[in-house]
Amino acid sequence: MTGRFVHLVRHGEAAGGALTETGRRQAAAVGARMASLPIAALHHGPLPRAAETARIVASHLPGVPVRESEVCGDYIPPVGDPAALPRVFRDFLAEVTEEEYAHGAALARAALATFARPSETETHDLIVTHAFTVGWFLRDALGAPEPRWLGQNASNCALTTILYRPGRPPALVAFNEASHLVI
Ligand SMILES: O=C(O)[C@@H](CO)OP(=O)(O)O
Repeated sequence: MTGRFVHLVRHGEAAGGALTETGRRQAAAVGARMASLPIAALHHGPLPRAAETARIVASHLPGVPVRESEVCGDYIPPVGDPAALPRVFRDFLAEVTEEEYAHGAALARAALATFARPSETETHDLIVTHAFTVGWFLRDALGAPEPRWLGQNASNCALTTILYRPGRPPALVAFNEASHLVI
């Protein structure tokens, strides 16, 4: 099928910033799953839990370029008016500063500008990232209001795939798909 497939993977289970043994196994499992696809490049966020997951995934993808990118990192995507959010999210975001909102919104929009683009040919981009970023791509693909990334919690090393084709809205191929983690 033609189009750009964007495969989003939340990093493996982590504790104290680094992957746990389970997290490393999860990363290996999703790496093995992606090995059958013609991945153009593996992009990952700069934090150690994403970078370590990406290193393990990359070991299953010989020849695939690996690129660290801030837009694939962990940040607060746009929430609209924070005061209008449900109480549970207002409380969760209570400590977020104006600067953090602005920085996160810029990165979130840059992430979509970079990856959420149709392709005339079959292309596969793999992004190792964080829960909020997966939720942000999901809410964009569904045309949901900006704050709807909140609460869409992908599991560690589960796979979310979105297909971008010319002249069509994005198609959600998979969300939080984890069959590769069942061992
Ligand atoms: O801190 C969190 O809850 C999420 C936010 O994206 O990050 P992570 O996927 O790193 O757990």
